[in-house]
Amino acid sequence: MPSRAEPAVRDTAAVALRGVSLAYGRGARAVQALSGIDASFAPGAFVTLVGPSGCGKSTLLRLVAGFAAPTGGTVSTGGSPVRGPGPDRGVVFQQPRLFPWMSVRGNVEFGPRMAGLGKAARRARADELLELVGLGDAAGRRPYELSGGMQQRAAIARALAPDPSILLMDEPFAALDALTRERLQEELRRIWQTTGKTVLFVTHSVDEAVYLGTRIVVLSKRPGRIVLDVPSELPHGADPRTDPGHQTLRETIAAAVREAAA
Ligand SMILES: Nc1ncnc2c1ncn2[C@@H]1O[C@H](COP(=O)(O)OP(=O)(O)OP(=O)(O)O)[C@@H](O)[C@H]1O
Repeated sequence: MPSRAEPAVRDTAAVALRGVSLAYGRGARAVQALSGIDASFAPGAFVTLVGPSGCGKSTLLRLVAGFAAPTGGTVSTGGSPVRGPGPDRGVVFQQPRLFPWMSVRGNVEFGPRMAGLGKAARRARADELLELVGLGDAAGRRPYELSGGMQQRAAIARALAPDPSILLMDEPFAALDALTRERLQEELRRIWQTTGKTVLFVTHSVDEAVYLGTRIVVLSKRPGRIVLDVPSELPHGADPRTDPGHQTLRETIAAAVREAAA
């Protein structure tokens, strides 16, 4: 008999977390990493996750990536429950993790190749992305011939290659020197504006969280809970590094992180 129930209303959030908790291990030795996380992020948002060390930022990202399953609650992307990694989500780690035996272009082509994209199409895609991340001239080089910042650009291009709608970034600039880091932050903002991806970005740095985020989420110390979740609206054309509203926001976030760590 056909169901008379109303069709389920599709969750239009890019990422939705409903009552999410995660414990590593079981019994007396279980480590409760996250507890009662509720949030949903709109398509195109740039969400920065900040909080004290060990509060579960990476764990949260791993749940959205599908590398781990929550022990409570649900995680969904684009209205569908996350059941594992998928091409709708690209991941960038702190270390670039490029294949050393492949050229930069080969690394970027890898995902599309696995997805069965033809040679000409995947090459065109790789070259377009390498241009986007400013590595147009380095396509034929091996990862070990690149600086750390260039390697991380290549990792971003590789993550974008399957055209995911969501980009998950786990402290991608933490291992870089200050100048390279600043440059890549600017580049990432430009890439985000150009591509319209939803970005979830984990960082230890309040400055980075405020500079990049259109929404800033602060987690408490373990078990991680959301203690602050604020939008960050920048007046058109303003520079977040000098905008007075952002200075105030930076102080608010820094205070929340200090309190969360106490
Ligand atoms: N595989 C694991 N087994 C047991 N405990 C784990 C495991 N992975 C992480 N943890 C613990 O879960 C908690 C959250 O870890 P997670 O790496 O998500 O935190 P984080 O906020 O990203 O930390 P950091 O800022 O230091 O990178 C920590 O207490 C950590 O020790």
